[in-house]
Amino acid sequence: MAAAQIDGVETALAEKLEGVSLDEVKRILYGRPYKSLEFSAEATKLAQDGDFQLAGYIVDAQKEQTRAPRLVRVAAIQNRIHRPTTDSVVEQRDAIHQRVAAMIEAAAAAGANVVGLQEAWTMPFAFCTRERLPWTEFAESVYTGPTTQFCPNLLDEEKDDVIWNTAVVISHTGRVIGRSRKNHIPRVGDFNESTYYMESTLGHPVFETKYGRIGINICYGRHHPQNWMMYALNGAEIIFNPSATVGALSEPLWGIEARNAAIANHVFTVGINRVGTEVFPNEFTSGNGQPAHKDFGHFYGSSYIAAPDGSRTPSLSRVREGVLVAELDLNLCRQCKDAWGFRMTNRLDMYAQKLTEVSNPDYRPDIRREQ
Ligand SMILES: NC(=O)NCCC(=O)O
Repeated sequence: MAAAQIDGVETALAEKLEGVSLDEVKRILYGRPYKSLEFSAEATKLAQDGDFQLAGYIVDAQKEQTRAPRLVRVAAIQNRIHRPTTDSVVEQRDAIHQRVAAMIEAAAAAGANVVGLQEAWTMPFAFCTRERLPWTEFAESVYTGPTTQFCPNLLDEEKDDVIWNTAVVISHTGRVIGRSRKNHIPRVGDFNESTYYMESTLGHPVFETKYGRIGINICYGRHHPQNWMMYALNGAEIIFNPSATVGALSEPLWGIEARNAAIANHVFTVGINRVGTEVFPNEFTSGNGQPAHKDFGHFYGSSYIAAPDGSRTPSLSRVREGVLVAELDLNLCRQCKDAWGFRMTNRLDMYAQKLTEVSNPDYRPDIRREQ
C-alpha cells in the first residue's frame, strides 16, 4: 500500500509554528515574504468548483527612475491523470484536456499572461513500463496534433518517425512560436525515457513573447547547470522546468535546483511537477532486485516559482492539483545582474577552453599529488 502523503512543507510548518517563529522560518527557507495576489471572484469560484488549489503571489522589484516595472503574471499548472491507464488513449487524453482547460480558465481569470504546463501533461508517465504500445500512441505532431490544437507541451512525432519530448510555445495570438526539446534524457530509476525518444537537436532556443523571453528546460535537464545557463545566455528571462518526478528519487533536490538556477543566471524559474500516483496495467521491475510492481511511486507536485534574488514562492500541494500564479517584475533580472554581476564575472572564455579539453575522451583530470 502506498504511504500516506503529507500536503506539503508549508502546511506542516503552519500546523506546528505560529507568529514570529513561523514568519522567521519562512523567511529563512524562502527569502523575503511576498504579498498574496488578490483573485477575482470568478477565479476563486473556478478553483472551488473544480476542486483544485489556486495560490498567488506578487514578486516585486525596486522602483527604478528610467524603466517602468515590467509586470507579467505567470501561471504554473500541475495536474494528475483523469482516467485509469487501462482506458483508451483518446479517452485518457481527452479527460486531461478537459481538466486542464478548466485550470487554464482559472489561470486566465486570475490574470495570467503566460501559462506553463507540466512535462508530458497529456498522458500518464508510462516510461517506467518500457512497453511501446499503447504509450507511443500519445505522441503527436507539434503543429497539427490534437494537443497543439488545444494548447502546448507534448511528445512530438516528426519526419523520419523520430519521437522527441517537446514543449510547444504558443503566443498570445494563438500561433505556435516554436518548440523546445528535452536535451538530457534520464537513465535513472524507472525513468526509462531513452527507450521512447531522442535527445534534442535544437539547442537552447529562447522565445520572444509579448510577456518576456522564455526558455524551457525539460525535467531532467534541471540537474545540468549548464543547460539552465545556456537558456539564460540566449536571453531567457523566465525559464520553465516542466517535470515529472517522484518523491523517492528527487524530492530533496526539487526545491534547490530551479532556485539555484534562478540565482546563478539572474532569471525567474518555474518548476512544475505532476501530482498523484499512476498505476499501470502490467507489472514492471525497476532492475534493483525488488518485486515487480504496477506504479511509478508518488509524483509530489510542489510546483513553485523562484526569483533571481533567491526568494521563491511556497510550493503548490504535494497531493492536490493546482494553479500557481505569480506577478513578476522582470526588472528584477537586471537588478540582480547589476547587484551580483554573475554574468560579468563568469569567465566563459576560460570555461569554453577547458570544456573543449575535457570533452576529449583522452582528457586526464588535472589532479596534483604530493611528489
Ligand atoms: N521526467 C524526467 O526526466 N524525470 C527524471 C527524474 C528526475 O529528473 O527527477
